[in-house]
Parts: sequence; structure tokens; C-alpha cells
Amino acid sequence: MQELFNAVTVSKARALMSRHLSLPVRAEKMRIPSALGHCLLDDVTAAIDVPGFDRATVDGFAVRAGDTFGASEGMPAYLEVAGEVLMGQAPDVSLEPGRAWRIATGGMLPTGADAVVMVEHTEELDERTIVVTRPVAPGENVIRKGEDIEAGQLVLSAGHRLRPQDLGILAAVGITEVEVRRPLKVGIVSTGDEIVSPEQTPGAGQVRDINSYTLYGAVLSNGGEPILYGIVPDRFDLLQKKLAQAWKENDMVLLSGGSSVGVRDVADRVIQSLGRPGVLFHGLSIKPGKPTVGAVIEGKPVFGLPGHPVSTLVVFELLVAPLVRLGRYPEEDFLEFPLRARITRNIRSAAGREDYIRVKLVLRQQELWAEPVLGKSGLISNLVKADGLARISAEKEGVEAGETVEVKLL
Ligand SMILES: Nc1nc2c(c(=O)[nH]1)N[C@H]1C(S)=C(S)[C@@H](COP(=O)(O)OP(=O)(O)OC[C@H]3O[C@@H](n4cnc5c(N)ncnc54)[C@H](O)[C@@H]3O)O[C@H]1N2
Ligand code: MOO
Repeated sequence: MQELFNAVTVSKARALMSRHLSLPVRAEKMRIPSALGHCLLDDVTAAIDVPGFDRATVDGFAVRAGDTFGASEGMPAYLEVAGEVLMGQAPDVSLEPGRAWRIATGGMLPTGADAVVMVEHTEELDERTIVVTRPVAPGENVIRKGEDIEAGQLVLSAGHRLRPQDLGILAAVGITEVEVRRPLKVGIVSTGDEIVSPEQTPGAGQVRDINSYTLYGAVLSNGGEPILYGIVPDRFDLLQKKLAQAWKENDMVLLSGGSSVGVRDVADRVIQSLGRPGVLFHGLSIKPGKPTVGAVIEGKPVFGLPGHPVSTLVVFELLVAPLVRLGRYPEEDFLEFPLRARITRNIRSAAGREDYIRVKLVLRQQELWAEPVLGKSGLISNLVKADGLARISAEKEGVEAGETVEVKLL
């Protein structure tokens, strides 16, 4: 059979693209709540200890641990209640031996105290005396000064994408504004004489534009700024004009449809006409997603993604998402398919081609199983049913039921 594409592997495609890519790094100052999902440009170092003092992790009594050693129900330790720690204030006197201070969770330990006895392990004999029925070790029920974060410590590294807990640590060290990488602008174009916008009622032979919207969502959820350029008929001149505009106005361009080898598939030639070095590969040795065009035009990536909705999104995950997220492809050892699940049925694949199977994840007897969602790559419902993508490597001719596969959540 005639081979229509000169297909390359995903890693070869990445290497070809990387050689010519030059995505800009633009800085933007952002207040911490809105910086969520953005990438830090600089390392963040703590200027202070967090917490700035030893604090209780339980409600009870601040004590010298030594005063409780050997305490038991039968032989409790007797301690004099000398004061009460007020929240948000430093105790004004230190704790003398044989004494205890009432303290609430989060309160500051008086100097001299090195542990907290839980209120459940005490009994109040009278206003001023407690008995302690269990010993505490030094440091027990206490978060020590600097235990969370030490002054001078690196708390977040440059390039890190901010998650909810990262906003929390920035707040903890008093950094309310950070420099982040401004989202890359990604132009999205759909092509096809049969494609109409979702507002329109499709006539015979027409279908609504799906890919513009899945790609929009995919760019946004990877931290990019998507811009829709609408639907262009399969005509070289019209497509060239639209792509040239999208290329000029963005850092990256995604075209979906027209990437195969049919008479109306003009993606390859149009992209090639935009500038240098141009198309770097046409064809990926994967399924679905084979008819993919990858190009770089003066440092900016331009992709011709296959028109089938599943294929578009699979190729986006493999080749576009890392660029939107990081501005480059990750190192070889980066875990892109971090989950491991057992496949519920036999799946055949051809050697020499990576297969990406849509899967639903199910828990069976505490084990994670991946149930293939079967169906053609032209079916969007197929992707909606799936929780993730399972990868079958190029060396394999399939997987057998029960075999472990690598999965990435979608
Ligand atoms: N002779 C061959 N034919 C095809 C091959 C092949 O190797 N030899 N590959 C098939 C595969 S695999 C795919 S994937 C498609 C890719 O085709 P194109 O990228 O050229 O895309 P189109 O032909 O324009 O469209 C394919 C399909 O997808 C629908 N489509 C396109 N854009 C959208 C959109 N924005 N929203 C919803 N649906 C869209 C389009 O109507 C077609 O049904 O080629 C196979 N053919
Ligand atoms: O490779 Mo196609 O991209 O199966 O639908």
C-alpha cells in the first residue's frame, strides 16, 4: 500500500520543533489570587520563619515536658495553672517549672514551655491545679518556629506553575505580588467547507464546529490565552490570509482540519507558504492523530491538527499542551502519563505506532482499571465518556486484558 505520510514519532516531532522554536517570555506582575495557574519567572525565597514562634497544635496546657515524665492514670503529675495564653498575643512571662499555661490550638507557647498536653489527658482539681495523666515528649503537640518554612529557604522555583497551595505559601511569607510569565496567545482556526458555527442549524452535509471550542478550552486550561479566528473554507487563498493574520497576532497557531491528503486538504501547503523554516513534519506515527502537520514559522509554532475531534485533542495533548504550559517540551524523564491502571480488555495495535486509547477509570477491589471507550476518532461523545488517555507504546502489538497501561487524565 502506498504510504501517504512520512510519519515521525512524537519524540522526533518534538525534537524537530524544538530546534526552531523561540517562544517569548513576557513578564507580568500579578497579585497572588489571580496568579493561580501562571508560571513564576523567578525563584521565591522566604524572608522570615513560618511560624514565627512555637505554637500549639491542640487545645490544652503548655508545659515543660520534663514535668510530665512518668505521669499515668495511677500516678499523675500535679501542675499549677499559672496563666492563660491569649490568641494572637505573646505570653508576657515565662513558664516556671512545675507550672502549666492554658493554651488553645494555634496559641504561642510561653518561653520555657516545650510541649502541650491535650486537655483530654488532664483533669482540673481546682481553679489553679491540674493533674496530667499521660506524659508528653519535648516538641509534642507543637509546631516549632520555622518548622513550616525557614527564613532564607527557597519556597518556589522559577518556572513553577502556581497551584492553590502555592498561593497559600506565598501568603504565608507575605509575598502578595509575583512576576509570572504572561500567557502565550494561541490563535485557533477551523477549516472545512462543511463546518458551520454552533449558532447555525447545519444543513445537509454540514456539521457544527467542535474543534474550535475543544481547542479553546484546552488552551485556556493549560494557561494560554486562546483567540478564535472562526471557520475558513478549504481554499488556499482564504486560509492563507486567515493563518497569516493569526500568525501575526499570536505566539502560536492551531489549524484544525485539512491536514490529511485529500484533494481539499491544503493545510500543509498553506502553512508552508507562511514563512521559514516552514513545515518540519507531516505525519505522526500515532493513532489517532496521524495526519498532523508541524511547522515553525520564524520561531512560532504552527500546527495543522487532524480534523476528527478526538485526533485534534490527542495531538493537542501530546504536542501543543507542553508548549502552551511551559513554552518548551519537557525533559525525557518527565512523567507525562503518571497513572498506572490495568486494562479491562484486549486491545490490538500495530507495532511501530503509538496508540492512544480513550479510557474510563474504574475501581475494582481497590485496584485501578482502565476500561477502553471504543469508537471512531470522529466521535466527540467518545471523549466525553473518557476520563483519560492510555498509551500503548510503539514496540507493542497490543495489550492483553489485565496488563498495566500508562494513563494521563483528560
Ligand atoms: N485516504 C486517507 N484518508 C484519510 C486518512 C488517511 O490516512 N488516508 N486519515 C484519516 C484520518 S486518521 C483523519 S484524522 C482525517 C484527518 O483529516 P483532515 O485533518 O484532513 O481533516 P478534514 O478532512 O478536514 O476533516 C476530517 C473530519 O473531521 C471533521 N471536522 C473537521 N474540522 C472539524 C471541526 N472544526 N469540528 C467538527 N468536525 C470537524 C470533518 O468534517 C471530517 O469529518 O482524515 C482521514 N482521512
Ligand atoms: O488518525 Mo485519525 O487522526 O484516527 O482520526
